[in-house]
Amino acid sequence: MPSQALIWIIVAAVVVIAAVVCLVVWNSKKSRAQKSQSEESQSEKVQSEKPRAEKSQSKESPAPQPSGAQQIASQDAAAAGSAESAEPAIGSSAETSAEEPAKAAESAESPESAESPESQEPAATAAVKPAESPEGKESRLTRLRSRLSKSANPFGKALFNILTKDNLSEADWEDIEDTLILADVGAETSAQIVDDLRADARVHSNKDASEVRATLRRMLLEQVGEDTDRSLAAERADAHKPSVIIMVGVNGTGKTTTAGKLARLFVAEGKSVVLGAADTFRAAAADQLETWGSHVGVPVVRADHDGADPASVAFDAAQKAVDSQADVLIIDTAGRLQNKANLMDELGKIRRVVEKKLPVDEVLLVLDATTGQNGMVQARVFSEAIGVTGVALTKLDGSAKGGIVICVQKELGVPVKLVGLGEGPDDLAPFDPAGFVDGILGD
Ligand SMILES: Nc1nc2c(ncn2[C@@H]2O[C@H](COP(=O)(O)OP(=O)(O)OP(=O)(O)O)[C@@H](O)[C@H]2O)c(=O)[nH]1
Repeated sequence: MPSQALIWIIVAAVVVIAAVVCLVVWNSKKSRAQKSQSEESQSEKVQSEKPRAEKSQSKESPAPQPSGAQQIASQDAAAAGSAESAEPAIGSSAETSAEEPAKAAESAESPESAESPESQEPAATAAVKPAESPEGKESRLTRLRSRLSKSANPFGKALFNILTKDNLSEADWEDIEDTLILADVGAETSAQIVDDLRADARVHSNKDASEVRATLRRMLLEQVGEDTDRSLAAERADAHKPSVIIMVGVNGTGKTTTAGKLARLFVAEGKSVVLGAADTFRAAAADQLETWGSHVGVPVVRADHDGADPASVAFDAAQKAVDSQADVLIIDTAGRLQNKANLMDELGKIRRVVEKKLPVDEVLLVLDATTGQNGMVQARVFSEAIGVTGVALTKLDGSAKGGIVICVQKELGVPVKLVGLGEGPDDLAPFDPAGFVDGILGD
């Protein structure tokens, strides 16, 4: 059976060859697998070492602090930071730069933390401007007195020049009267002053300039009213708290400006003030008042829409003054009313509504000195509509008609309490008769 044996030998050889091939293939696969494993672990090692190198580089030279979108982008870096956190820090600045992205990522993730009061605090503090400290009363008076003497109010000086002539003719006396009328002293009062001067022996017999000046000064002081009580109700010892002042007058006379300046005057005296913007006719008036208030830390109550009821704003302002226990409430009003009946209605309503909360101590009529006798007509209308307790005479700096002080007091029977002598925030002063007369007589 040699052929059968041959077959068995061939089968055995094939089996052996197949086994050898299998062994070789398995061995090569195994070695390839081991190789790729080792390559993988090698690349992993390289990969893990790379950020570490980068990190350590960043610690040595701190990166600029991330902000906004950069902070959000830094979340990834922060998330990968847990393994690195175990690494020793290199200096405190490195610590900061390593920690900040994480903090930034935290704040970027959480809207609450982004808007937390703590994060807002520095901005809020930066926004609060220190309140201005307005000029005190004495310093204002000195400054305003000198301004008055330099201003265009020379009628006292003109009178003095005529009176010191050697022989006064009839024409001279007429000049004196004209000078007084042109200065808005008023016809009746001018005639009376001329009569008094003519009757004064010192003007005729004695031509000593200083004596003539003294006589003229005394006479003008008498007309202005040296001893008149010009204090504001809010300044009196028995003043209500809050003491209410309503500002009235024709538009453009300076009501809003004077309300703002007056608030400063009270703040300078250490008083707390609330301003009420009841001029709802002109929206910008409330903005204007708010600007005045913001400079000295005085709250302003205003309407939430244009054309609101002025009386309702006045009521809210009175409520605010009561709630905040303010010393003074100043209410600004509009002056644009077609007729006296409307004016009476509006001002009367403001007054009535405020009086539900507080007594009204003062109604200040704001008069523009440059309008002269025209202003007087309007003054009478306001006086009849609401009843005024005093006058704030504005723009005396631009007027050659200082005589209006004498005229307005005689016509309305109330004193000039305040004078405005410029557009500057502290260019408002209590009216001082001696300073005024010295100012108009010049040096
Ligand atoms: N030169 C000078 N200007 C003044 C004085 N007081 C006010 N003014 C100016 O007069 C202008 C009118 O002032 P406002 O306070 O707006 O007048 P208002 O009476 O409130 O006007 P309405 O709100 O329209 O009724 C502004 O330009 C002020 O700066 C002053 O004493 N001297």
